Amino acid sequence: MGTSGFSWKLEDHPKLEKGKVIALIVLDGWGEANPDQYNCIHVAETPVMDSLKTGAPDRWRLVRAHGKAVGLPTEDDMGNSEVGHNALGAGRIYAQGAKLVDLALASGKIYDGEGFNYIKESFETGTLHLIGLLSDGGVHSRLDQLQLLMKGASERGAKRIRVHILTDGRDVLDGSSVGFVETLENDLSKLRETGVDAQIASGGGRMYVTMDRYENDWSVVKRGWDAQVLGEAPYKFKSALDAVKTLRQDPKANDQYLPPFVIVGEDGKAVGPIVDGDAVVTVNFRADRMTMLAKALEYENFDKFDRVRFPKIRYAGMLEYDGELKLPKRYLVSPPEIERTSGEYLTHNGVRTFACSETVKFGHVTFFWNGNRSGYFNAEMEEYVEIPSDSGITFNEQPKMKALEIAEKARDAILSRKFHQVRVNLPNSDMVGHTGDIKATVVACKAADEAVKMILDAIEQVGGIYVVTADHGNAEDMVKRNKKGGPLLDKDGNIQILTSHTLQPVPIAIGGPGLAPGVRFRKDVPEGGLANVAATVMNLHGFLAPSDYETTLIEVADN
Ligand SMILES: O=C(O)[C@@H](CO)OP(=O)(O)O
Ligand SMILES: [Mn+2]
Ligand SMILES: [Mn+2]
Repeated sequence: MGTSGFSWKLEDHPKLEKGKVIALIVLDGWGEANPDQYNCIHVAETPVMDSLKTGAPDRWRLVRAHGKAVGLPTEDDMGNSEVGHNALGAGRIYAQGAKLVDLALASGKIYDGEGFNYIKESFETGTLHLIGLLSDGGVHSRLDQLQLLMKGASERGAKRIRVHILTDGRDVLDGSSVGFVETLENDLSKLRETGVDAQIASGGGRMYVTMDRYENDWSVVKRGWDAQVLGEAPYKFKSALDAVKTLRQDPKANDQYLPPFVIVGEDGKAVGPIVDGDAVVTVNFRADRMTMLAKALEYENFDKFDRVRFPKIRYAGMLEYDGELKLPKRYLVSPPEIERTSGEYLTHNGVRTFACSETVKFGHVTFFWNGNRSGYFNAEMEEYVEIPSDSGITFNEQPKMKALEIAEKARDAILSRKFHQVRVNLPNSDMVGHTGDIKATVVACKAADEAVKMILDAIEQVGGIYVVTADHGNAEDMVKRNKKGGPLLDKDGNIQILTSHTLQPVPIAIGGPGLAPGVRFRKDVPEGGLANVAATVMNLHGFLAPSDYETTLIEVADN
């Protein structure tokens, strides 16, 4: 499209009216799978979601939420919130973080870029620190990318490398940290054979060390800082393998929450604190759980915790984590440029929007939804409300989370009639699903269903429309499966709990008294995915989507 003729004005939908109140509900981590005892959505009492499925077959369907449908490298990549909400809001499929990094590494372009050339200046006299999630989950980072980067950097002059690992257990099986550390140790020892001084320097579980998000709990980042930068932690080990194995012996231990540790040498001193003159790369491609650390590493003025020491380093992110804040200033791979999102269009076309979730998912319905952009498009047309999440607990302790509070805010926004779109994310099925606690996840799914009910009741009162969907699967499958689909057992005969997202499709349901008769899902978009939702919602607001958007899922039958 030429920029000269560009206009934000959307064409009118030939059949659908403007001005309806639309509730747009995203159930986080709510996929569709065979009903069995490990499908918490099936086990839970979810009368509202059930009735949407069975009550109006023309107005309920499944959409794809993983792999290529959301811009990920392969069909084996499970969906996640970032790519899911990007697709929902942008209405088009963008090559996403993981894929962009793959391409840059494969072509070698990553090493020609400004970011790499900047950190390279430290290689002669300083250490290269690589900080990130250690797994092949592919949601925030990938082991193979770390391996390629270590190799590439050492071939280009890095003489001293320190890796600061964050164990996963959330996007991969709990307990898999041991294997990943073994693999990494093996790579590092090969690098040492080539004369590079390469070691793991520190570690900790991702949910307890470093990878907090949306400023929920800065103490998480501080624990990481102390280990990575200051070389201080409650646990000291000679080797990372020893660390992970020993810390996992605590019966309550799991990979997501391992306490911070540092690796020390024979002299008892930390082998890899970050000091003046060093280079640092945060190797996660995904933004939400790296932004806080990026701020701590980059901001001169910083008051979130006492950094004690603020080393003068050359720092780059794997990607840019926040385009609006320009954070970090340097990065190895350029982010997808997501422009002209549905939110921006609708704002230009008079659609007033309210968006709400609790802290852990607030950025999902705002920042990710809006193409990785912070803030309002037009503060007079939009209101975003964040409900503080519980902090310092794992969510199986409070599986209802803030679902009710989110629903109340949405209800009030709907009844106020001030907004045309009321958009929420209900986090329960995802956040509790990640804990692997099946009982609690059942409670979580029920709570989300009750929240949906409250919002649909409000839509009923104002004669509005609802769109209920999800961003990817999670709670609908809580076990690792064998090829036949049965649960996989570990060597002690226990089922292997699946804490991660899944490859399952997600439901989308439309309805409400404001929905014009005759509106139904088309039959000719069988491969429809999350990116088709934006055009659908634009139609329901009375507009046609821009021509380069993925096609709408609905049609209006004449009757
Ligand atoms: O918690 C997270 O960071 C991811 C899983 O790694 O979940 P989601 O994509 O649903 O935010
Ligand atoms: Mn999600
Ligand atoms: Mn999740």
